[in-house]
Amino acid sequence: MAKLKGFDFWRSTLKGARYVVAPMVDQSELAWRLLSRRHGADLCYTPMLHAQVFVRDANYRRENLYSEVCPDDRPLITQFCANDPEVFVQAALLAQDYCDAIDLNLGCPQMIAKRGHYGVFLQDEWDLLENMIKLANEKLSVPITCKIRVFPEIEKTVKYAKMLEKAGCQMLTVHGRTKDQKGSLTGIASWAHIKAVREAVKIPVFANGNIQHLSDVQLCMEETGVQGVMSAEGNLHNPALFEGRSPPVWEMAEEYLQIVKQYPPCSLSYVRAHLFKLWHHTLQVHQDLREELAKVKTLEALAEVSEQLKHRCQDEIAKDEKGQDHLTGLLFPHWICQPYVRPPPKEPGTENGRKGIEVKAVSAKRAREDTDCSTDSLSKNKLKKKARNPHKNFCPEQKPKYIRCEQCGNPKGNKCVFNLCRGCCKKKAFKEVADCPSHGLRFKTKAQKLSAAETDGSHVNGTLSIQTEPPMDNPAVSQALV
Ligand SMILES: Cc1cc2nc3c(=O)[nH]c(=O)nc-3n(C[C@H](O)[C@H](O)[C@H](O)COP(=O)(O)O)c2cc1C
Repeated sequence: MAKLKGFDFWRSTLKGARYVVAPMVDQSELAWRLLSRRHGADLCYTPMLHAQVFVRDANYRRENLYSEVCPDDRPLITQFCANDPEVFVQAALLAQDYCDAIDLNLGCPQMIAKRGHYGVFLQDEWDLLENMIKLANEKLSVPITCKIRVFPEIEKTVKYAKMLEKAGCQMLTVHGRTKDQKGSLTGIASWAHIKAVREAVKIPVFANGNIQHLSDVQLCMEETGVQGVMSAEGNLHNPALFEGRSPPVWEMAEEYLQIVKQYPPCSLSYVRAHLFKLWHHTLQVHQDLREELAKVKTLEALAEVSEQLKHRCQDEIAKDEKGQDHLTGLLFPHWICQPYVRPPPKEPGTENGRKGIEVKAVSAKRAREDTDCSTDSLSKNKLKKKARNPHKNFCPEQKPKYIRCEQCGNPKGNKCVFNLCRGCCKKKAFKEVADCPSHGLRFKTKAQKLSAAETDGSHVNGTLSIQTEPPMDNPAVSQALV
């Protein structure tokens, strides 16, 4: 069957999906997707997968995609980060039979994406993006889609979207925040940018950003004219968001834990992170259980903490407490699923006449985080790591500089004869029947030994012993043996 394009793909394969769960590293795993689908989500994305690792590592493919196949988990889009057309297409070819489309992540703004040269850091490399999408559109049996962040200028964002469409992108998700709107600077997403893109392209568009309640979905679709909306943080705090419900947290937690048990394996760290998000507001009141939730090491123990939280909430309800006493700004009692609204950086000039100081301080801290190594600029997580391991060095400049493998860019082996990492070296040494002592690879030596043994055998027996099975399935090795 011919590959469906644009609106035909959206209408037919995606069944006109309007409510979309975002790709989320460590959080949009199979169990969470199934929970979200049961509560109104029409379409889900896998977490972002690393194209190069996906091509190289069969375990990574199995753990992150192949073992999560489930008929109830469709339609599904697999997302990759990549910066090389060939690698991207190789990864996509290995994934396309397990999903309905392949998405290219052009929105990740994190330091890891900057270092790995992917996500939003490809936003200015239009020739490269054009090549990646063109090739994918040509070679894949499923459509290629993109998830982008906006530029500060609407006009440039529209040009960007049109470039991607022309290259063969069949559907766009527009996250209405710029590259710099992250962490405490996240702020509000611009629906004006999204609307302008929607009006300029002829492919379906999903809006992303500011979706916390079902009413936001309706408002966003009316204001921007998009085909659907995508939610990440709103969905993590209330997986029933698309049903327009705000259920008690324990209902969602129990259902999620039951799905986790039903569809093993699911990493304990994902489950823990989900429970932290679901119980976010309650954990501010019952802080002793926050520590417990962080500490326990089995699924049963996590479920037990969740159960204790439920009982504490039910005790409060029985005593007719309102559940908001300790917390400000909550719409409902803390045991009801509801959004977490990140406190915005203080507006310039609003407090003590310190015009712009707070915003500048946050920006300066972020800038320092990119370059500086002083502990006062470390994030909370890094400070915790530092407490556990005082000698850990977080400064990219002071970290030992690894020389990169000439083929894949991973750190190369210290004394590798080919200047490659172990994986690439092994392939090369195998192919060329060579040795690399630093990686402990001795294909040449082994081949020579076997060859010598053959020759000895012929002297001893007077006939050449027949090597029925070469030690490796490698023509070069077999050749070296005869
Ligand atoms: C825990 C988490 C993990 C995320 N991982 C990804 C990812 O793998 N790929 C991606 O494109 N965006 C990722 N994002 C960004 C979201 O998909 C989304 O674009 C962003 O959170 C804005 O949507 P929201 O306002 O609904 O949260 C992640 C966000 C969160 C909160």
